[in-house]
Amino acid sequence: MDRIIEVLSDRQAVIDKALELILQKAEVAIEARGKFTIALSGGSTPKPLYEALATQNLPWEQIHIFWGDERYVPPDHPDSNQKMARQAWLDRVPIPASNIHPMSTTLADPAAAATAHERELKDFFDLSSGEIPEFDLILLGIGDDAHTASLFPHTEALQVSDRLVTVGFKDGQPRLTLTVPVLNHAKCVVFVVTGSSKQPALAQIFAPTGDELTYPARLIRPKGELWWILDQAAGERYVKTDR
Ligand SMILES: O=C1O[C@H](COP(=O)(O)O)[C@@H](O)[C@H](O)[C@H]1O
Repeated sequence: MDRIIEVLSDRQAVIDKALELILQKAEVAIEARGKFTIALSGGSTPKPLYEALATQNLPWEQIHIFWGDERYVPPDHPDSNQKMARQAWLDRVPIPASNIHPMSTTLADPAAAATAHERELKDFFDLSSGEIPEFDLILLGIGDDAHTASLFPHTEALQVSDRLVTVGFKDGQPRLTLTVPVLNHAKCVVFVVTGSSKQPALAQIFAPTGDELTYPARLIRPKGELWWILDQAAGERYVKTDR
């Protein structure tokens, strides 16, 4: 794993860098395999990045969109990660509907929804039993509590290693999330982190030793590239590029 930490002047510079990485990885994947697979993060941080992606002229029919996690709310709910990405990006470009692979939240039982999405991943990536999908790029964020995707501190989801998708809980509310083995099997993971409220979490995540159950983003050690793109407010302590 190559870990690259970039601390950039402000939020716009972070968005520009993340956009550059996505475009570069998409070009390489499409050239090599005819398609680019990306899993998106939710929350507020990536919205301007998705708005920037909406202005790009890309081979949309070769791009497949998944999510790293989803809040268990209807797809038109203000908290839906899918809804945010559709409004900011996907509804504004001519991407085929069949290339968008949201985590469904319409079943009464979140565990059944996790199983259904796992089936979709296995079919799409043509996986045999025990195989793990290899996303070209997984975009992640962190919360102030060092959670990533919907892997929250001291929850069972952190230790799930025999599933691709599981149910995570925030304050007792269910969410769907890719599991740690899937996140760590990506060709490239890009964390986008802005704002001073994330400083304490970053200090724990980057500490040489620490507790992964308390600071879940420490679990993310992909076999491929690992990028941390931080603005100055979040990452002023980490001004050097670290390989
Ligand atoms: O709840 C979530 O939080 C994290 C971070 O969100 P942000 O609002 O601080 O950017 C996000 O990465 C995750 O996908 C989301 O579901």
